[in-house]
Amino acid sequence: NPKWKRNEITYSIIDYTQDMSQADVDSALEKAIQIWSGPSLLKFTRIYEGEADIKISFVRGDHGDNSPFDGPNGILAHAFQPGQGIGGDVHFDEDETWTKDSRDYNLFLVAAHEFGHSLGLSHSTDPGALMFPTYSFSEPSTYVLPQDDIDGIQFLYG
Ligand SMILES: CC(C)C[C@H](C(=O)NO)C(=O)N[C@@H](CC(=O)O)C(=O)NCc1ccccc1
Ligand SMILES: [Ca+2]
Ligand SMILES: [Zn+2]
Ligand SMILES: [Zn+2]
Repeated sequence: NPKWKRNEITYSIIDYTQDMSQADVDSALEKAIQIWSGPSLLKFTRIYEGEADIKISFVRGDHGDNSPFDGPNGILAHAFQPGQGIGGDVHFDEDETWTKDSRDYNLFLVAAHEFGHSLGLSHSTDPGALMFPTYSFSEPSTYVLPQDDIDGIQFLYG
């Protein structure tokens, strides 16, 4: 799997969903990315201008990267593996309802999964892993990164 060549990674939020307040989106995304810095040497910094490594946006349908979204449900988001340009970027399907609670779909949880891809992780076969292919709700306030994901990120950046 490709990985970032440095441990300082930048991210920027290009646009927002209407489903949540900007403050709630900011904190869900910040919490989701910081969960990966705990067990690794990675440092994440949000930047407000210039070219970030991980550019985050909310888009729907065909949005110009040959991976069109599919309306409500189904595909919720996708992320590109580490690299230049679109590498590392995260796109959320704007046709979903994004929430900060247990209603489908919790932005923090989906973002945490997507950032795993942005850092170079693939899907896991461990049903308890964050990188398992399908979404399931866990309470964000008490969420801790599962061991399988800790192993994965430490293998890449430990
Ligand atoms: C083939 C890819 C593009 C499917 C896509 C995904 O894995 N993105 O990272 C996705 O949206 N998967 C759905 C599940 C599906 O389409 O079958 C999902 O729930 N992804 C978000 C997720 C997965 C596990 C934990 C938390 C969030
Ligand atoms: Ca969708
Ligand atoms: Zn896309
Ligand atoms: Zn995924």
